[in-house]
Amino acid sequence: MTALARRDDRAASPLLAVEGIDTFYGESQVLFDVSLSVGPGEVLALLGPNGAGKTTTLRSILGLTRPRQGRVRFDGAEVTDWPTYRIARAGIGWVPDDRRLCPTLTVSKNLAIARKRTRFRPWSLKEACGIFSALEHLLHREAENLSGGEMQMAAISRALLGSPGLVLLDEPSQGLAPRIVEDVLATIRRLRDEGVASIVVEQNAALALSVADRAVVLDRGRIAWAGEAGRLRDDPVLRRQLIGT
Ligand SMILES: Nc1ncnc2c1ncn2[C@@H]1O[C@H](COP(=O)(O)OP(=O)(O)OP(=O)(O)O)[C@@H](O)[C@H]1O
Repeated sequence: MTALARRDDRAASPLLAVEGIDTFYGESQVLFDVSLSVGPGEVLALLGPNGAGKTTTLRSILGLTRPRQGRVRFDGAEVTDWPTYRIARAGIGWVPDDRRLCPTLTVSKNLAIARKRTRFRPWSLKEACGIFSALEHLLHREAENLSGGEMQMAAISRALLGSPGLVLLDEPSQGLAPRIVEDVLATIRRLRDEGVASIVVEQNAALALSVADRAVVLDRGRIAWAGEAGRLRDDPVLRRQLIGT
C-alpha cells in the first residue's frame, strides 16, 4: 500500500474505533459488547450512572485493563494487544481522575518526562502556559504541594505535551472551582479547533454536553444510548431517564 493510500484510509476511518469489547476484572464482567467511535477533532461525552463502566472503557482503550473480546483501533492500527506505553506513543493522552502526577517531582519535571513526538501536532510548554495562565508560576513547585485545580492544570498540560491526537479526560471538572472548570472547557474547545479529539467522562452530564459533539451513555456496562450531544442537551426528560440527572 502506498503512503498516499494509507493517508486516505486514515482520513476515511474514525480516529478511534472501539468494536464490541467485553472487559472483565477477574471473573466479573464489567463491559458488554461496547462499541463507540471518535473522529479527528471530535468531542465525545461518555456518560452514565456510577459504576456504569465509563472509567473501565477508558482503561480498555489504553490497554490498562485489556478487553477479552472485541477490538480497539486507533489511527488506522489495531492496538488491542499493544502495551500501554506504545498506545500512548501512538497519540492517546490520558488525564486520569486522580491526576497521577509524580508527587515528589516539580511540575516542570512532570511535564518534561511526558514530552513525546507523535504524528500529531506537538504542543510546547509555552502554549500550555498560554492556556492555563497560572501554570507558569507552578513550574518549580513539587506536585504534592499543588491544590486540586493546580494538579488538574498540570495533568491536562502533561497530556498536551505528549502530542496527542486523542485525549481521554476522566472527570475533568471534579473538585474544581468554577473558574478552573471554565479553563478546562475552553481547553477542550481549543483542542477541537486544533483537530485534537477528546473523550470526556463526567458525572456532570450538562457540563460535558456543553462541549460535546456526540454522546454515548453506558448503563451497567452496556451502551444504553448513543447520538448527537445536542439531543441529550435539549431533552432533560431523556437525560433523566438515561443518567438520572
Ligand atoms: N479494579 C477493580 N476491580 C474490580 N471491580 C472493579 C474495579 N474497578 C472498577 N470495578 C467495578 O467495575 C464497575 C465499573 O466501574 P467503573 O469505574 O468503570 O465505572 P464508572 O462508570 O467510571 O463509575 P464512576 O462514575 O462511579 O466512577 C463497577 O461495578 C466497579 O465496582
